[in-house]
Amino acid sequence: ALVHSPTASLCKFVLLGKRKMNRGIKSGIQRHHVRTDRDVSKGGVEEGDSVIGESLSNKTEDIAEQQILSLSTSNPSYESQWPLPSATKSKRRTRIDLAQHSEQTSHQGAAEHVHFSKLDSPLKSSSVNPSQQPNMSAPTTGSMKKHSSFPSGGQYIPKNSPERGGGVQNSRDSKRTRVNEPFDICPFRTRYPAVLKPSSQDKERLQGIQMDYSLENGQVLRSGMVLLRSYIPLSQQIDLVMRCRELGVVSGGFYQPGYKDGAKLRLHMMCLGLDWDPQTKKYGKRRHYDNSKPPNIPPNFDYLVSRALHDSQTLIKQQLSSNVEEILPCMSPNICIVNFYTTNGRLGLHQDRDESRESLLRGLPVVSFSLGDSAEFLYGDQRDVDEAERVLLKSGDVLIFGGKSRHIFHGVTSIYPNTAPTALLECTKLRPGRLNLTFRQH
Ligand SMILES: O=C(O)CCC(=O)C(=O)O
Ligand SMILES: [Fe+2]
Repeated sequence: ALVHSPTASLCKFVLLGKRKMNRGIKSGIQRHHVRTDRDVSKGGVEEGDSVIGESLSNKTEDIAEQQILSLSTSNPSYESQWPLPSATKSKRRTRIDLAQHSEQTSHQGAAEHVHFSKLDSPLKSSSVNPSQQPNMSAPTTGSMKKHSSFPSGGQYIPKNSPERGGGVQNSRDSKRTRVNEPFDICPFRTRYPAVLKPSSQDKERLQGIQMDYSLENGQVLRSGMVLLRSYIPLSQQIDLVMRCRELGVVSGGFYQPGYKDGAKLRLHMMCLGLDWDPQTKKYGKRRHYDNSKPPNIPPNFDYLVSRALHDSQTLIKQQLSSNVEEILPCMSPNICIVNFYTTNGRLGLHQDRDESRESLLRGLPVVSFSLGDSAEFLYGDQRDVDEAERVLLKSGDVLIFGGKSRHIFHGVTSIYPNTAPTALLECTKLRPGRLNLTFRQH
């Protein structure tokens, strides 16, 4: 039945489209892209991807070298141009700090958007070697000992659960919550959409996968902040969801980040490239909870990022004649944080400021992909929900904030149920909710 449905024939283009898109790397966009060893290393990368990555690496080395040179001679007044807000000098407030603060003070507004429940472990108890967890600060509580009787990938929260209403879950409730299974964003999907030989009609559709983005759909929201609506074609959305599912469903994949006291954020998270520890707010080469290397960022994710940055710069150039690199610099991501919000997921207003000092000073952008259900996204200069601007982020939208907007406060106030594209759901069996990928250069 799958093969005959229109959605199914789209499903089978996912990988084909990806290959085609990777070939597109040879186009003009390349000059903005700096590849690193990470891109071409073997681990966690599909065979096809790594071959393409390797063939590209030589060509891009020169470009990388040029970029590094231009960086080292970059304007020394950058710091005064993009000063770090004074918070850095005292306590650094990041998304987690702010969420915690909101919860503790029960401040109206920000607090409304953050909900906590008991800490969940990203680890399968069976696969954990305690000697490999020197920094295991996140997965605390007794959850490691518990074994689930739920089928893999469940984690549905019953309607009458305290988790639905927000607030901190007590220990009795947590005993009822399944804790050790990796979180499956596509619990009813059993395998990757098949890649079949395309018919001639299919080939025509493949043309649609090429990224001829009409800049009319793009909007400069403020200096350095661009929204590219409907940027990611459906075939690529399917691919992104399936890859995230594949990477996140294994031991050490998606988990619910939290605090030492057992409270946790209202989303599931997975890191690619580098690990980000929500408790220490530090990036590391190994995951803080199991000491494993996080999976690489798949090269086609990378490609989408550089393409989106390139198109955003073109959009900015259409409106301004000044040096676009100063307004929205390019970057080559080495960290991708993947968040999954169930339909009651939230993220309080916060700044992203755990990247390196140089990255922050240069205003290297955060590039964010939205997939699945739509979300209300807030942003502004202060941590003030009432003052914040609001924008609806739909599946396939790309939001970029760099340059002068790199330090904006931002957050997700609500996820709108049943708003994901039907074809995406049919192909991927993505559970209700929203998948968000944010790319940064540490
Ligand atoms: O989900 C989003 O759109 C925002 C995610 C975010 O701000 C973050 O991961 O830091
Ligand atoms: Fe953020």
